[in-house]
Amino acid sequence: MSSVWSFHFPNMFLWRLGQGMTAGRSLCNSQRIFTVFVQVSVQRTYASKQSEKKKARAFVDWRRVSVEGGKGGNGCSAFIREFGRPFGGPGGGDGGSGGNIVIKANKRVKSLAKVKSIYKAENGSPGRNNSCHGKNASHTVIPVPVGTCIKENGNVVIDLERNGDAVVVAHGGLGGKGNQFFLSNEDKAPTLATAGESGEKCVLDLELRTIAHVGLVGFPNAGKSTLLRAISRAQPTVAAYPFTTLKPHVGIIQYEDFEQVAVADIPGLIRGAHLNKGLGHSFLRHIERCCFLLFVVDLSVREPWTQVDDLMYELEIYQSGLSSRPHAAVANKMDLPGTSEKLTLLQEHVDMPVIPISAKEGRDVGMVINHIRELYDRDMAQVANQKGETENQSHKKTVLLEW
Ligand SMILES: Nc1nc2c(ncn2[C@@H]2O[C@H](COP(=O)(O)OP(=O)(O)OP(=O)(O)O)[C@@H](O)[C@H]2O)c(=O)[nH]1
Ligand SMILES: [Mg+2]
Repeated sequence: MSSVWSFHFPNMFLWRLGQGMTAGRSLCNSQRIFTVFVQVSVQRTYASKQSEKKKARAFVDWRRVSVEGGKGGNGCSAFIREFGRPFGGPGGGDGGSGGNIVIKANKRVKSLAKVKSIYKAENGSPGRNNSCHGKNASHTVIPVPVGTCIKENGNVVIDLERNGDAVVVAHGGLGGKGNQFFLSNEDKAPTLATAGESGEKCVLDLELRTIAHVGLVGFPNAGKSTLLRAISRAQPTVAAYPFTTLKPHVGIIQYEDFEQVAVADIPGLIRGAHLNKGLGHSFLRHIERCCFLLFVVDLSVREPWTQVDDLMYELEIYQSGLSSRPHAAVANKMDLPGTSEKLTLLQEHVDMPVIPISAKEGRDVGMVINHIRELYDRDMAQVANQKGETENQSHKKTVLLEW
């Protein structure tokens, strides 16, 4: 606030000065534009300097929502009474349909913070006399981030994996029928009109799982955020205390052939994370979507290989098979003294490729980038193979059917 006041003062001052000047008006306007520009930039700087804690508070990755489709409008019971048509027959229109509730993935939405806990779609309008049908209600769209998984009673309903993916989670009720609908040879003057149906109702759990090819997994302070900063343009906060990162950050590695690989910096895990120790296991959810994992190990601790064992254990407890995704270890902080011996011991203890680097100095981070590309290409080739196989199989099936 103080910054805003300090920029107002010269503005006022110049305005007074401009009163007595011939060119006062134009000076004043340009000064005002300048002030607005400065205020905006001050606010922007303030926003970018927000603490990780505040950013994390605004980041919500789980929400329970109650959704209800709109009720259909009631049908109308009325008779046409016009000049020259005193008994014009039934003329009650149908009610309009209630609105649906739609959940849609939008790449501009970054968290579930703005998702409300209750949604009720609009009701359809009732039918009217003179055969007027009620208006259908418009649908209610809930924008969610790409990567949102929708669950009902613990079962996955749908995964919104791409921008624009949408699903109707609660249909609106149909409108009721007006009495003109019931006109028949047997009944020329029906008075019956039906009420609109109620909309569907359900309670859903929305879970956001970060979509990235690579997940940086490691103990707090291992240097995951420093590594992400070194290999991409992402700017997660780095500090010398544990649990600096409180929400996942995604950075993109740009390769020379324009291929892009997304890397996620996951908040630090510790032994017992599955028992809700540290930041708990809620962030393990974000690892589920990663195709391969990089275990970032701090070589400055006494027995760094225990970190790898603990991380593998936590992943396996959370979801069996998670620890057997393609992985490698990144031995960080190689610039510190006494780390070369620990690196040899680490290589002996673990059964995976180990890449020694110093993320802080940017030493050998290129090796990490290359290794990520290798894993990525291997994964792509595998996916292409699987696709080819399924296409072959479907071709075989069609051939069999023709035969
Ligand atoms: N000497 C040295 N220090 C490093 C290196 N990489 C990271 N650090 C330091 O280690 C500390 C923690 O780094 P971060 O990148 O915040 O660690 P993190 O794994 O993201 O930690 P959390 O967010 O708490 O999980 C910071 O003080 C870094 O400067 C390195 O290669 N060498
Ligand atoms: Mg961090």
